[in-house]
Amino acid sequence: MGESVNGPRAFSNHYNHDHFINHRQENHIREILNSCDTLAINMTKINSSRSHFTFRNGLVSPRWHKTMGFCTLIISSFLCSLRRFGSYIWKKISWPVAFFTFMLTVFMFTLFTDFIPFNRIVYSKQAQSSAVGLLPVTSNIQGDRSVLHMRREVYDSDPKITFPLQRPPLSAFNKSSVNGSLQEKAVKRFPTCIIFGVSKCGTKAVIEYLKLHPHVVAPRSEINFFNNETLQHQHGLEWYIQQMPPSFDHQITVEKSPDYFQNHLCADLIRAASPSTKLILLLREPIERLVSEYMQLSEKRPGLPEFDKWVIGQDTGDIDQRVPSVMVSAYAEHVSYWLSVFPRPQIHIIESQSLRDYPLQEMRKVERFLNLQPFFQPDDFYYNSTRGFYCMRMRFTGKTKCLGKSKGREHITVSQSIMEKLKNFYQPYNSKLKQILTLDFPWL
Ligand SMILES: Nc1ncnc2c1ncn2[C@@H]1O[C@H](COP(=O)(O)OS(=O)(=O)O)[C@@H](OP(=O)(O)O)[C@H]1O
Repeated sequence: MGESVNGPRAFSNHYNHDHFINHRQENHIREILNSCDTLAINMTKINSSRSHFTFRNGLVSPRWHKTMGFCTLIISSFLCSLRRFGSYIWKKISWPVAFFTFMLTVFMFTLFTDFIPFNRIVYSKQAQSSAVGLLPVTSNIQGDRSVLHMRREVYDSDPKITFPLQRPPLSAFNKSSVNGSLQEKAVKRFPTCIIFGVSKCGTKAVIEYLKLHPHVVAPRSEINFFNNETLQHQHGLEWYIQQMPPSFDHQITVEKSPDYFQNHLCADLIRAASPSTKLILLLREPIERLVSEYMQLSEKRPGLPEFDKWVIGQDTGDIDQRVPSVMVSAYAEHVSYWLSVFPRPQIHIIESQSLRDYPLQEMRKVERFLNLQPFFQPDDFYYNSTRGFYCMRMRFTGKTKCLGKSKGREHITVSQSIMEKLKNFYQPYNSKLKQILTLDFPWL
């Protein structure tokens, strides 16, 4: 967790609103901010305020600098457009000069936007009453214009909602380093962890929950690279890495492509690309998973046969093993292959229903598996009774987020006879799975 908030480098100066009406004090504030590791913030709303600092993701920037940058950008764009529409003065200036002016302004804008990174953001809703010092900065909390107050000593009084952040090196936000060498920058990396399956078991929930953690970055959608030969041959591994969002050294990249699970070659390809890749696997009661996949397919393909006809081979009258979705739920077949490629400790397994019922506990286990700083707290999740599962609450903004409508579809009722056939079909696979994993899920 790093140093104590009340340690020598915590923000400890006393300020109030009036001090900051005067912009000349800003340099002084910036000096203080630069010299401290911890920024304590009170989230209490205040109706009107002057906005001197913007705050996001552990960074604080003097707001008026940014505004100035924007202004110059707008003015130069205006001048360039004058040139475009034939103003007398600008007619005398060549396009390269106009372009150069524009680029110079863009460059100046980047200079003005100098962020101050913080090691730890201490975040509290109850801080105001005991606030030692206040420094107004703005943020959109719960869609409203609100004020963040920087102060110290919040941590001890309200540790439950403390938000620890690792201080990214200052160099990461500058153009040149002190010793003149190249600086650490956010770069795109091969994932530290891949959620490789199983589809319809809650993989989206896990990656969305993980993205709440400030030390995790993940691409917006599934990449499906290792199960796509065309992508591999045409673009190669470099392309795959390019699909990842940039990350700093203190962050990890996580990718989710649940269809890797039943494509055994993916295991070998991932191992060849990076043998230390950590893997997360979600498993759900096999028939429930199958029905969930059926619901998704029937929405996408209107001509899909009824469930009974879909799972039963018309020629045999038995469960049709030629239906790929049926065999995806035969987990043991696939798990045994992945375990022949990766050592067991490198694969973390989550039981789907447990994730649904106890997201906090499951995400804390994931955190430990990925060696992440403890972050998840009860307030990060809330039960949405309409959706039937837990949704997320963003700690910085207070905004809530649920998974899309494709999650939580109503399932069809499977007839008794088909249910029996499916249970008998999956029973040997489940027994084998229990043996391989030495785990005991309720449905094993
Ligand atoms: N914690 C939590 N939150 C939300 N949803 C949860 C959760 N755990 C499991 N599920 C159920 O997982 C089903 C979707 O799984 P995936 O996200 O893996 O689907 S996909 O493969 O990405 O399409 C989807 O199942 P169905 O509702 O039966 O379709 C979700 O309801």
